[in-house]
Amino acid sequence: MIIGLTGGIGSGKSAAADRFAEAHGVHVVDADMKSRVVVEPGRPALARIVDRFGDDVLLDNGSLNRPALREVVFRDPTQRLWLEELLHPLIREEVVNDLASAESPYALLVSPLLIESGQHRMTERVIVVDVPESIQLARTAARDQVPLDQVRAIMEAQASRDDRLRQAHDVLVNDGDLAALHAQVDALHDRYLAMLSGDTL
Ligand SMILES: CC(C)(COP(=O)(O)OP(=O)(O)OC[C@H]1O[C@@H](n2cnc3c(N)ncnc32)[C@H](O)[C@@H]1O)[C@@H](O)C(=O)NCCC(=O)NCCS
Ligand SMILES: Nc1ncnc2c1ncn2[C@@H]1O[C@H](COP(=O)(O)OP(=O)(O)OP(=O)(O)O)[C@@H](O)[C@H]1O
Repeated sequence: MIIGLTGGIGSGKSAAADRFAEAHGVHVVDADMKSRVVVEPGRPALARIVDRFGDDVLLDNGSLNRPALREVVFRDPTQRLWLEELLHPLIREEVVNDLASAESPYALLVSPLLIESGQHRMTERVIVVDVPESIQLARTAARDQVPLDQVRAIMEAQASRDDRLRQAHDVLVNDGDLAALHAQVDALHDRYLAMLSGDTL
């Protein structure tokens, strides 16, 4: 069974996924991490990005300058769509290969764009990590040291809170402390194991 886990920027997807992995041994595949692999130096996608945006999106060591590209693509939706068209099929391939190696009773596909990019069709259930937008903004700005306007622009490029919740089979409400999030993850994990063993929920 593959379970999708999504939520807006800074909602707590990684915090929830870490709990599934560390406390319960669940195999986690993270689309954001795959998005780094597909643009590593030497990969054709990095050359395509440099052709389009110039050397300004490269660091001195030849790797992608991610903050510079982030600044460009979240200012201009045309550039973002170009980047997504280039990277999403490559990310998907990495995700599929990694999921195929999962050995835990179920695997988790963590993706900020699970619904927007159609990746949820690979999954049997969808978990949404839900927080009010004010918390998303505050936690992301504190974590990434980026201007609130840029976080807002990223949020606008993502599904709305309501659209996401409409796709949810399960919701993790992450407006409290980490212990509260962990308790919800632990309860969901128990439910999934019960589902897999054929018990009714
Ligand atoms: C623009 C890039 C280089 C910025 O890199 P950076 O290291 O600063 O951010 P990172 O990749 O860790 O993403 C941080 C968060 O931004 C949001 N985000 C990233 N890409 C997108 C996007 N295309 N649309 C909406 N939100 C996005 C997500 O919430 C993500 O968790 C990078 O995000 C990227 O390559 N994006 C395009 C690929 C993509 O769509 N990835 C996300 C889903 S797989
Ligand atoms: N319940 C919580 N209490 C306090 N801080 C939290 C909580 N949950 C997450 N955080 C913090 O908020 C920030 C965002 O969380 P996290 O990185 O897990 O979000 P994310 O959804 O994976 O973000 P992104 O979409 O950007 O990858 C992190 O600094 C994390 O440590």
